[in-house]
Amino acid sequence: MGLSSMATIFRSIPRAFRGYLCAPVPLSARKFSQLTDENRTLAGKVAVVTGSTRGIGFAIARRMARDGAHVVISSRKQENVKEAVDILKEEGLSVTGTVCHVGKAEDRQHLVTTALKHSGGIDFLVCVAGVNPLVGSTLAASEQIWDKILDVNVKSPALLLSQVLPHMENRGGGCVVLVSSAVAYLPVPRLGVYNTSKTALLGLCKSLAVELAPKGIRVNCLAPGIIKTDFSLREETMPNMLPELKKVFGVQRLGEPEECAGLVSFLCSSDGSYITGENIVVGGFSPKL
Ligand SMILES: NC(=O)C1=CN([C@@H]2O[C@H](COP(=O)(O)OP(=O)(O)OC[C@H]3O[C@@H](n4cnc5c(N)ncnc54)[C@H](OP(=O)(O)O)[C@@H]3O)[C@@H](O)[C@H]2O)C=CC1
Ligand SMILES: CC1=C(/C=C/C(C)=C/C=C/C(C)=C/C=O)C(C)(C)CCC1
Repeated sequence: MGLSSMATIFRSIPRAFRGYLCAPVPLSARKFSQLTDENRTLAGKVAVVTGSTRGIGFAIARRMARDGAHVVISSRKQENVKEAVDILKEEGLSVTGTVCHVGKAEDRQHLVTTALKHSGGIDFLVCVAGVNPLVGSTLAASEQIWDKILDVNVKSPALLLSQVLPHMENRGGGCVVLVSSAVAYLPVPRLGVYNTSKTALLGLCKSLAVELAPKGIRVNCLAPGIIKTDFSLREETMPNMLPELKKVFGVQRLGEPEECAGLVSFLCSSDGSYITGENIVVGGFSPKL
């Protein structure tokens, strides 16, 4: 079933029951809460989310909007931006969208300008966009591969944040969430360049947290385990590792994108107001002390 027809069905369900009915499994086996935050803990806030037209980014954008934020959706392809924005608007959520390839400086600037034009400020930045164009030997990786992975996964969150920073300062503070991976802690063979980029993000989170604490800006990092998305289900860029995870850690299933979203909303809310510099795994197992 297409996303648009799912949205049509969703709209036909009374608002009060939507949270229960949109879970794809019986209530007794529900894996995550899809309930809208009744207190709308992010009300009046503006969130910019990169890589948010599908997968983990889309789930985060939807959750933050349900929790009351105005959310600026973005990704590389205009048709994906339009589809995601249409779906969320049909759900009655406050969203706008624009194209932003996070590796391109002019796109990043355009994203910031769009957010300011539509919303007047930026409170939260969630950097989800990430790539893995290589499964293979780390030492056989070309310089082009290294540049692409490091540009998109590591440099772009820092560069985008530098463009957003003055606007967060104008608001008197803010919250940033980076998206790393469990592979940052547990290197997966043949994903060496990607593993390295995700480990770098843990350090980026720590450094930015201390650098920005005096400005009232908190920086935390989500490190997902294997989450069911196009990215993880594409065998040529992400081999199937569930059998290994099952054997070693007892992991019974892959995660759902929505299982990453509540944490991000929590970190950005006032409930997370004393949490910064944390790298948090959402993976059905814990690869770190
Ligand atoms: N799924 C998993 O198991 C795990 C994922 N992660 C991380 O989570 C993040 C999201 O992954 P996931 O949701 O699975 O991926 P998906 O492939 O499902 O979605 C990726 C999203 O990012 C956008 N995107 C891709 N490249 C860029 C770019 N250069 N600039 C801006 N947007 C981009 C895509 O849209 P478009 O094509 O229009 O650009 C799409 O909206 C990544 O950083 C990934 O490393 C971490 C651990 C596990
Ligand atoms: C258990 C186990 C492994 C762990 C696999 C993991 C932890 C995969 C995670 C992948 C993710 C999160 C990808 C997306 O970013 C290895 C290293 C294959 C070796 C054999 C045993």
